[in-house]
Amino acid sequence: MVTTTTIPHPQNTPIQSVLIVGNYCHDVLLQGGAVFAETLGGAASFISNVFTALSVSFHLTSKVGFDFKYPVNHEPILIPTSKTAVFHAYFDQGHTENAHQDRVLKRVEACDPINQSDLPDRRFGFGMAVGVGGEILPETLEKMVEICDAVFVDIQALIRAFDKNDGTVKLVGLKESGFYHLLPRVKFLKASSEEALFMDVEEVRQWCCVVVTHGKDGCEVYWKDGEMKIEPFGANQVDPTGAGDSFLGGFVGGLVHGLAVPDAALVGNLFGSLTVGQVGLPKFDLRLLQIIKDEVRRRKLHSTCWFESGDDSMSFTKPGGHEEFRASLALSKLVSTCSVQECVRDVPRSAGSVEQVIGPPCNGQQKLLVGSVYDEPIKQ
Ligand SMILES: Nc1ncnc2c1ncn2[C@@H]1O[C@H](COP(=O)(O)OP(=O)(O)OP(=O)(O)O)[C@@H](O)[C@H]1O
Ligand SMILES: O[C@H]1[C@H](O)[C@@H](O)[C@H](O)[C@@H](O)[C@H]1O
Repeated sequence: MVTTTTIPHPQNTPIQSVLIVGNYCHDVLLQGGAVFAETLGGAASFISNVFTALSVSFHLTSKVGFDFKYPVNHEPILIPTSKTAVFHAYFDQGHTENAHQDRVLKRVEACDPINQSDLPDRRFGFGMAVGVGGEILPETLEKMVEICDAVFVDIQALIRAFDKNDGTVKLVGLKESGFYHLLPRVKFLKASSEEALFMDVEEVRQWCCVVVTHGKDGCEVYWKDGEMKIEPFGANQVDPTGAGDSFLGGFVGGLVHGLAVPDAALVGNLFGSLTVGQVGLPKFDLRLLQIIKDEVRRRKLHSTCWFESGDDSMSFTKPGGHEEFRASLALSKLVSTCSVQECVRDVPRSAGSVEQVIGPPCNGQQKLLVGSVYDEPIKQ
């Protein structure tokens, strides 16, 4: 039987507002010529899922078309004359041309771009430019750097080009992307190891911090005067989709909570590893999240984020206890195997309250859920 209660959420008081800009999309995953999953996609959906889990408040600017088929907490802008962006991901074609590629992506439908006028008319501490289908324009990013104190950019929003005939995603050099001149006004640029080949890391790190993710090997952070590797967490990968997005959600979420860069990157690695263990948008174990949030609270170094004060001298140094923090996050993963009789869905309904929905056991297949209502398409 399913029971529903509304409970106050004192620990989940929103702590700082982030602007997320990027379209939701429909993802179709294919292998061996057959569809094996259809899910909600788009970096914006993976990041907002992680933010909800970490109790980070955010504003989302995202566009979808009339055919958008997933229920979401943060309503996108509906464009009645457009279709929702759709990506087909072919998992058995990935290694042929490029050893760094784990799949071939095709954008088979595009949605409208996000214009300056679609962005809210107020300031934010953090902005995230996280497009997937070319929807972020140079002028959009320009307005973001004007209204946000610190802008984080996923390079995939800048360097993707789409084959005219079948929509195959190709990457262009960052210099040729039309966004290069804005980099000195960006705080962090995140790229996967495949995407990093399309930029000159040595040049870009002079202007903004660069984070390169390396799949199961964790990530590397480059800034003007140094670089460091951040250790990964183990995972049984079943679907890599969204790992980079969840990484960015965990990373920025950690920074919003006042962590130094190396600790925040660990939180990013943790959410990346949790994402590859599930197909599509991940569901997080309630107890796991509680442990993560407790550990993050204990690690918080600053009462406000470090770059709000303009002092980043300490922020790139691994703070004392970094290894212990990593060990406690790694331990927290042990609780995520579902062995209880009932599964709890923790669904945010309005600011300051969540609705907990207790349902039948998930037999270890489905992780205990927090903060995601994205997993079931609306029945037509
Ligand atoms: N197999 C794995 N095991 C453990 N952690 C992983 C694994 N794959 C990814 N991660 C974590 O997720 C982060 C991002 O992964 P990755 O580098 O594959 O990003 P990506 O290629 O942008 O992903 P995607 O495009 O699928 O969203 C990594 O830095 C790592 O922390
Ligand atoms: O949902 C996915 C995800 O957001 C990936 O990061 C992106 O590369 C894909 O284009 C998208 O379909």
